[in-house]
Amino acid sequence: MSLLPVADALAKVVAGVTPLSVETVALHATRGRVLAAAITALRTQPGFNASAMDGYAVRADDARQGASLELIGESAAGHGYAGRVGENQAVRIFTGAPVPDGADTVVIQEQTRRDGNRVILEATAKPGQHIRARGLDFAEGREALSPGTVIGPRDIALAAAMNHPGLPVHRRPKVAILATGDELVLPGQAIGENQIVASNNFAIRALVEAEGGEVLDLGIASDDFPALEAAIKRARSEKADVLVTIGGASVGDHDLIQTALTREGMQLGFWKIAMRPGKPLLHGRLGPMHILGLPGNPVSSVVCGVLFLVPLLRTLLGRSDAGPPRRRAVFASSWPANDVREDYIRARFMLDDTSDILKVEPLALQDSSLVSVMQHADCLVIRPPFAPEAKAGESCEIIDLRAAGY
Ligand SMILES: Nc1nc2c(c(=O)[nH]1)N[C@H]1C(S)=C(S)[C@@H](COP(=O)(O)OP(=O)(O)OC[C@H]3O[C@@H](n4cnc5c(N)ncnc54)[C@H](O)[C@@H]3O)O[C@H]1N2
Ligand code: MOO
Repeated sequence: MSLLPVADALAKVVAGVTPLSVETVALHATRGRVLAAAITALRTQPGFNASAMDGYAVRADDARQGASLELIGESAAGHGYAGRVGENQAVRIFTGAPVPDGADTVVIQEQTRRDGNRVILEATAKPGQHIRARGLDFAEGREALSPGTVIGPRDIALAAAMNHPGLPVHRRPKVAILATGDELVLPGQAIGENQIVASNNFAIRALVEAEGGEVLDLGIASDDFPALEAAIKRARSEKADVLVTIGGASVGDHDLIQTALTREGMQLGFWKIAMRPGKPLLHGRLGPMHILGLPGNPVSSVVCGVLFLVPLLRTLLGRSDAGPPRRRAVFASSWPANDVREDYIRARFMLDDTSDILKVEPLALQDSSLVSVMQHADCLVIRPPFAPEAKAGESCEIIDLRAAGY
């Protein structure tokens, strides 16, 4: 069977996937959620000409060094001065307070002297100084945040200032995660001689949560049909949007995942791709549920999670950026020619001392079982199929795992 190219596999995973339904969430709880509609200003800010300083509101014509002005009142934040500033008059004013009618300039208090109810100016002011004009920040109706934005602290501040008590966001995808294998035990549990501690399911859970998904942990199923089928049924009955299985995807006698999923009604999208690590990746649909069958090897599992699960989740969430950031770098040393499978090489990177160029140094051990190497890597270097030997200094494309927060 020929292997599906990575780009074609990715296109199939997100083909026809539309963002999940929209719900309104209280503003304080929107961090990390994905905006489902454009947000516009419901008011103008500031809504009045406001003082930027503590001092005196005066007419520009009177704002000369040595002028002695009559103090006629006060304007504080939240409590304006109702009257009008006339010739040779001043109003005491504070930061954030409305500039009273008639005044068009604020003199800071450090440049004044008080003498009873008179204010003597010690410097000549520039007309209009220290006043924030109405609408300086934004005007009512201005479009501020676009759909697809992952909401952060500064977006929340802007939405609050624009008078939105809540925001429309896409529902979080529910992701069922099923680890499979008789050899697996959870960390801290009694472990037999031929067993290993399950780690992939923790990585995938963390990845889903980092991407804003909600996890349904189906635990570890043994390598037999009743256990696998019970877990698949549970994912369906709990209405998971995505079912991620881990392990059992290859061709061994105990790799039962594909058969179990097919028996439950899965329509196979694809199985086996031209990628290293990650060859036995499986994709399908079971009714409305998206299915990704990740290979069991720890590095394969995480790399396929980053390459396929993240874009699927981001599409369901309505994000405008489908994948983790990619960037250019150069090889620090040479690297052998590639074969038919697109390679995702675990590598460290460093900034060149003399330029801003990122240099990558592939890690010596690239076996897909190595959890410690995966953790130590800063990035994945993408090696296209049949890429010729790379020389030191040659350009390459990387996925920056550190920048992605993975
Ligand atoms: N004859 C062939 N053998 C294999 C092929 C092949 O094409 N022909 N492909 C290899 C590749 S590539 C991969 S990747 C693995 C993946 O196989 P499975 O998806 O069936 O994974 P398992 O056999 O279940 O497990 C592989 C390995 O990973 C460990 N594992 C599984 N789950 C976890 C977990 N949750 N946490 C940590 N480690 C886990 C498992 O114990 C095995 O050591 O197949 C190759 N074989
Ligand atoms: O391609 Mo497998 O995913 O070598 O480990």
